[in-house]
Amino acid sequence: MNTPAHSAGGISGTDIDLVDVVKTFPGQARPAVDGLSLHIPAGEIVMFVGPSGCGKTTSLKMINRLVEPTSGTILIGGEDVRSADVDDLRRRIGYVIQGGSLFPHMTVAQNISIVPRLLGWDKRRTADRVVELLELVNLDPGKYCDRYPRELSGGQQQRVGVARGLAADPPVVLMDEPFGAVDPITRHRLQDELLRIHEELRKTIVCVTHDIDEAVKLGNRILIMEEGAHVAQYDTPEVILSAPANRFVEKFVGAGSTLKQLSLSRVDDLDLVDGTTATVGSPAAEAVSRAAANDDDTVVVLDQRRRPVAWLWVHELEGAESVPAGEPQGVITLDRHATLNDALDAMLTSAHGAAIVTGRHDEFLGLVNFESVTNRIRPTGPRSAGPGADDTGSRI
Ligand SMILES: Nc1ncnc2c1ncn2[C@@H]1O[C@H](COP(=O)(O)OP(=O)(O)OP(=O)(O)O)[C@@H](O)[C@H]1O
Repeated sequence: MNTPAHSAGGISGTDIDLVDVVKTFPGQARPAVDGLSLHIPAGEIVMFVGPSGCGKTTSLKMINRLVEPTSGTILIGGEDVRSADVDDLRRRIGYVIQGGSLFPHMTVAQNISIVPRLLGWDKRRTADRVVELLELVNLDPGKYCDRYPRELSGGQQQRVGVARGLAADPPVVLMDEPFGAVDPITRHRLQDELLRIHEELRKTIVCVTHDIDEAVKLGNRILIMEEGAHVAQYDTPEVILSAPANRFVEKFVGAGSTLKQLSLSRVDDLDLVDGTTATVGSPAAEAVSRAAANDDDTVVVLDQRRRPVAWLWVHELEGAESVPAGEPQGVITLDRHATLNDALDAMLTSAHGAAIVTGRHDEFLGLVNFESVTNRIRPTGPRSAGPGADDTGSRI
């Protein structure tokens, strides 16, 4: 449980250690951070949560020296951050903040290239990196490279912010409320994408959030802070939800902690329902008869690359010649990294009482329905001890 939670690829992140770190701002009677000691293992996502003003952002900003500690030591990969040149240090640490904080007068490509340019990369290498990163964050490079931030949605701006934070392939990425400025559906999508990116790159990510659900979903470990950045509990989401260390944590985690355990299981852990699918343009009658044979009353319409483009009732296909394409962006899908909480949300807003699950490159994987979720949360055998019983290693 204490090992990094990923099997794919090697760890590219490094350990971070804070040793008795104190920050007292000028004119403040009490330290904002009062002796924080913490080990952040390489390749993990560690979430900082706690009430407003407890010292989360100050703690984060001391790691890349945006705030200088009053005393104590911070080591990254064993190296004391004070011994590094501060500009050089910041180039080696990705930094992503709310809304992406893109420069409005620069295009997407220029925004992403800032650090590579500072590092003296040549044009070709920088341009290739921009394309690679835009693909990583699911934005079509051909479409978005030359756009300005004002021509992007909030979620797209945030994706570019993540791409920019990863540009120079830093071992450590710091994030401060990265998804705070977007609507809940986009937020879930961005969280899923971050988990996928982390699975691929295995950076060390330290992320501040106000949202305990986000912490449970993303974190390999969660640090719950009290005022002065005092550690109330630092452990895996499973332990924090099932064995809160004290009243403060209990209160912070909230009364719905049994429901929150739904955030510990992934759609990936469920047995998906196949559902009936049909490719755009194929004969409608054939799709209708396959649906009848499967006893399905809906058909998921896929494009040539097996991405869902519509979800039709069988009666909508009856009498049609060929399977129609849907409205672009018309279907709401769930990524396989989504939690059971996200799945319930999606199902409750779907007219079909189920949700479409997609994997890499948005390819169709199957459907989840209420039965698949309840089967998971009502364990039947001794091995299925319910959500939260898995170790962190199976979550991502
Ligand atoms: N530059 C500064 N000068 C003086 N005091 C500061 C400064 N930055 C932060 N503080 C104080 O330090 C304490 C911790 O602030 P910090 O921003 O780290 O908290 P936080 O937990 O991130 O809060 P929030 O969740 O509201 O963003 C607060 O009392 C804040 O007022």
